[in-house]
Amino acid sequence: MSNTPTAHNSAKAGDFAKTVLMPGDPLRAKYIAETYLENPRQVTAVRNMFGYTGTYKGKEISVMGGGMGMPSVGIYSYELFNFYDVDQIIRIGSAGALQDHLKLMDVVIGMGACTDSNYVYQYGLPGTFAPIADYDLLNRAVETAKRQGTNVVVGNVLSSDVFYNANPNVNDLWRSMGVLAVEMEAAALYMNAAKAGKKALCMLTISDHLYTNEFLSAEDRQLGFGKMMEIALELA
Ligand SMILES: Nc1nc2c(nc(Br)n2[C@@H]2O[C@H](CO)[C@@H](O)[C@H]2O)c(=O)[nH]1
Repeated sequence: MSNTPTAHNSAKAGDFAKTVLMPGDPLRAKYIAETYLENPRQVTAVRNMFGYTGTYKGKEISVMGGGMGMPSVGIYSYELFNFYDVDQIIRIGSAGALQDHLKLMDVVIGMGACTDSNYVYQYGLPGTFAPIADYDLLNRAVETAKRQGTNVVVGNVLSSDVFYNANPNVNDLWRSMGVLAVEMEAAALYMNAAKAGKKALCMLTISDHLYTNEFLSAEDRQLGFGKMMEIALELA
């Protein structure tokens, strides 16, 4: 564990808890810290990618933005796992639904994360790597959701490098494989965790639907996010 800050994170050794919640938006990280954590303190603000540490029900927990896309989350999660001794990172994000049975505000948990990214090629594997969630975290999230009466849908998600895809059929192809939703970060987080021997989980609120073209209002995004937060905070 290095004591020197990285080019992307000015926190000192020990500033992060063993568990870090990671929304994409740093302003969401600020909101979470100020709303849910006791005694939150900012530990990094390099390039306004804010990170905070506080406690929840007496347990230490951190929250830090990861940005949009696998390159960004790839940097921040790699450093948290490998330079700051973080044991588990839980991505709390939003996604677009690919399946008709999904409704806006549903909470989806990515048991696996497919990707169209090159990120996996760095490992030089002679085949197809399966980026998967940590089972213990997944299981605890599902049990917690049951206790809280929140319906969660568990399955495959797609971490795409492209938001505006030139290929009009791409969603149909992934949908035909039963992929639940599209986002842009989980696969890199799962690969970093696998390589570092650490734990990761991706939980997503469905904020838009790629087939019904519905999307959440700002206030509904906030409401749906709260249910996911109540699950994630219990996983510290
Ligand atoms: N590629 C993609 N990303 C999505 C979508 N809906 C949402 Br919310 N996202 C997530 O939101 C950001 C893009 O708007 C990225 O960080 C994605 O993880 C979608 O329909 N497609």
